[in-house]
Amino acid sequence: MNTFVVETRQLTKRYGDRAAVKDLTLTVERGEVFGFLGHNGAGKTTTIHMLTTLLKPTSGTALVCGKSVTEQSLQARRHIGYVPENVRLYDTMTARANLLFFARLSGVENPERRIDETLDFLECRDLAPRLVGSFSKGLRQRIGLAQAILHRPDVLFLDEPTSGLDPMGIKTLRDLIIRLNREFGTTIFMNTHLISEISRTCTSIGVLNQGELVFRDTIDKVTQRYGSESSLEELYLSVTPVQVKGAA
Ligand SMILES: Nc1ncnc2c1ncn2[C@@H]1O[C@H](COP(=O)(O)OP(=O)(O)OP(=O)(O)O)[C@@H](O)[C@H]1O
Repeated sequence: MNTFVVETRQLTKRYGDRAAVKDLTLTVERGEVFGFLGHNGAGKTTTIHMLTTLLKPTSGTALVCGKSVTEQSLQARRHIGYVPENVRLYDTMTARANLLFFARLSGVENPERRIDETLDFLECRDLAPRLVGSFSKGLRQRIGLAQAILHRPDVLFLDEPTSGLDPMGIKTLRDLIIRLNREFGTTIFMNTHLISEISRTCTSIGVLNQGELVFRDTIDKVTQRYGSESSLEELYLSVTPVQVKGAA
C-alpha cells in the first residue's frame, strides 16, 4: 500500500517568468511530522497553497492521500486540514459559533459533540462562549487549529504556526502538534524558518531555496550526521546560500 500522504512530481508555480516553486518532487509519509524550512520568499507558502487546493499549479502533479489536488480537489480536501499564518475567523461571533459554521460547511456529523471533543483535546473548552474578537494571537491560533481538525483530517498543513507567539504560546502549540500526531496519527506538514522548531517537533525536514528543494532527510539521520542544533543551522545555511543582487 502507498504510504505517501503527500506526493508531488515536478510541481511548479510561475508568476510571469519567475518560478516561485520549481520542479518540486517530494514525498511525505503517513505519520511524519515534516518541517519545510526556507528563507522568506523561498516558496513555502506557495507550496502549501498548491497542496491545499487553494492555488493552481502551473505544471507538475500533486497528490494528497492519493487524490490529485487539481483533478480531485474535493476528495483531496476531505483529507486536508490547514492553519494559515493568520487564522481567519469571524470576530463578532463566539468561538463555538465559528466552529459550528465551519463544521456545517465541511459536513461534520454531530457537530456540537465534535466541537466539544476537539476543544477538550486542545484543552480550551473555556474559550467556546467567548467572542473571537477579544482573543490574543495564541488563542486565535488554538481556535484555528480546532477548526482545521474538526473533520479529523489525515494531514494537517501549518504555515509558520509559531509566528507572533510568545515562548509559552510556542511551547503549547508544539505540544499540541506532537499530541495530534501521536494520538490521532495526523501527518503534519509545517512551514517554518525556525531551526529550533524543526529540531524539537519534526521527524523529517525539507529545505526549499529559491523555489527548489535542496535538502530532504529524516531528523534522525541529520542528527547522526551533523550532531547538535547548531550543526543543523550550519547545514541549513550551507544549502541556502544568500544570493547577492547583481552578483554574477
Ligand atoms: N501572487 C503572487 N504574484 C507574484 N509573485 C508572488 C505571488 N505570491 C508569491 N509570489 C512570490 O513567490 C515567491 C515565493 O513566495 P512565498 O510566499 O511562497 O514564500 P515563503 O517561503 O512562504 O516566504 P515567507 O516565509 O516570507 O512567507 C516570492 O518571491 C513571492 O514574492
